[in-house]
Amino acid sequence: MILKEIGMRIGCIGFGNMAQAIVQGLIKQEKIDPSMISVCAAHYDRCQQNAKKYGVQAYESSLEVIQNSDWILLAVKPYQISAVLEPIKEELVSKVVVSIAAGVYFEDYEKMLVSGTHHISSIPNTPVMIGKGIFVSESKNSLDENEVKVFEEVFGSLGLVEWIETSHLSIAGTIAGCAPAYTAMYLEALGDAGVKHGLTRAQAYRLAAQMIEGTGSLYLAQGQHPAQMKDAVCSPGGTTIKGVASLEKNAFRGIVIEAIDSVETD
Ligand SMILES: NC(=O)C1=CN([C@@H]2O[C@H](COP(=O)(O)OP(=O)(O)OC[C@H]3O[C@@H](n4cnc5c(N)ncnc54)[C@H](O)[C@@H]3O)[C@@H](O)[C@H]2O)C=CC1
Ligand SMILES: O=C(O)[C@@H]1CCC=N1
Repeated sequence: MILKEIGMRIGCIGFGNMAQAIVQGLIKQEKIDPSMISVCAAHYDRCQQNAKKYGVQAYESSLEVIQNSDWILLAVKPYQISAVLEPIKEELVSKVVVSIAAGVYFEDYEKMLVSGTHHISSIPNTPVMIGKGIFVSESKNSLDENEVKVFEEVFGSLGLVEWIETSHLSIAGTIAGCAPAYTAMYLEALGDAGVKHGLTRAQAYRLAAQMIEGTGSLYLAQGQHPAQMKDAVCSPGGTTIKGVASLEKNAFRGIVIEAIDSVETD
């Protein structure tokens, strides 16, 4: 389904890191023509500059974005949602609202939007920009059957659409949405280690990044238990097990779990 063919226009209220990642992904996957995307942000000048990069249309107000769109991507910070919606909620009744704000879910929108508005909460991650992302999507939503199909097809072109019960959205969103930052730190650390031992930085990052992608892909392809994947790399008396022992000594898995806990108990 190409949005151009069904005449679907997308509007972004907020055009920061995440909205740009999604727009970039949709254009790259040739799901939509840039001319069918409208955007607005807090600072019109900056928004215009960013819009130019993708060939999309920048507007000064969210009202203009809504008037020129069928589906609205709500992409401001979670604490701004309520103030942003209040003056425009009547205009959203005939649209489909897709929220990507972490921590703002179905019941919150039922209070903020006009009753009957079609809306869904979904937490994406930055790899959506290259079609390898995730949309952690709330099972409870008010889209009709056809809109759910469109949602899955359009956003599924940017990666995995994973349907999640409301009570587990937070932890799912943390693993999918926050952990790219932790994985980037791991990538950086492997890069530093490579440089320390004589690799160029570019080479070290390339090796580490391909290794991370390959390991994730191998899991998805085979579904082997991660411990088995680890064991398959550790030959008796070999080199890998020495690093495993060092990571265990420094509580590698414990600090990862603690990092996730610190987000979840915020
Ligand atoms: N960055 C990420 O990896 C992820 C972000 N999210 C969610 O995406 C949303 C946006 O996050 P980012 O793009 O990272 O933030 P950001 O700070 O890069 O972008 C926020 C955008 O909102 C705009 N904005 C602020 N006030 C506005 C207003 N009154 N009207 C219109 N636009 C306004 C800003 O100008 C900016 O373009 C957040 O709710 C966040 O929870 C969700 C998952 C991952
Ligand atoms: O931390 C943040 O602001 C966003 C929410 C989910 C991922 N990043």
